[in-house]
Amino acid sequence: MTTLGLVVAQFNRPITEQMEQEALEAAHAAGAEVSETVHVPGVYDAPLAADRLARLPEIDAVAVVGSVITGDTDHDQVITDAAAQRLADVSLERDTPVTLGVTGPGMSAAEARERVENAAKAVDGALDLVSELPDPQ
Ligand SMILES: Nc1c(NC[C@H](O)[C@H](O)[C@H](O)CO)[nH]c(=O)[nH]c1=O
Ligand SMILES: CC(=O)[C@@H](O)COP(=O)(O)O
Repeated sequence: MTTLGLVVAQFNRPITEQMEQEALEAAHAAGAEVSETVHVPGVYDAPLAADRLARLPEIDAVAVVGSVITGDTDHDQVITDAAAQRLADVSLERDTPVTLGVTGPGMSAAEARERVENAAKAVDGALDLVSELPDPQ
């Protein structure tokens, strides 16, 4: 059975709790197990949590879910750019799939609610990578 770690951002919690549920349901539907869930304050804080999970020997892949809704400034862009870059770094540095189920930037709350399924896509992507990636030599 594939074992996943899940990182869930608490910012915009009414939306991310739906995303957490979508992620757990997708894992269950695929016959995978989420052995550890780490809740972080916001998306910006996700890379360290993803790194800690990726270091656990039982974790095959990590899915990260969160929602960054536009405020009055470009701060949403700063958060998502930093998080996406550092999550990609974690994946390569730990040789472990880390998938991006983060919605935004440039997104309203209504658009965020329409995109909660992206959490399930992140889980499905993580499982696809676990089965498709060749073993390292
Ligand atoms: N505005 C959003 C945030 N902001 C918080 C940051 O992600 C971070 O928790 C804080 O700067 C402390 O390091 N986070 C989201 O997930 N979504 C937002 O819309
Ligand atoms: C990205 C956000 O939702 C928020 O933390 C920043 O809002 P603002 O751009 O109004 O400072």
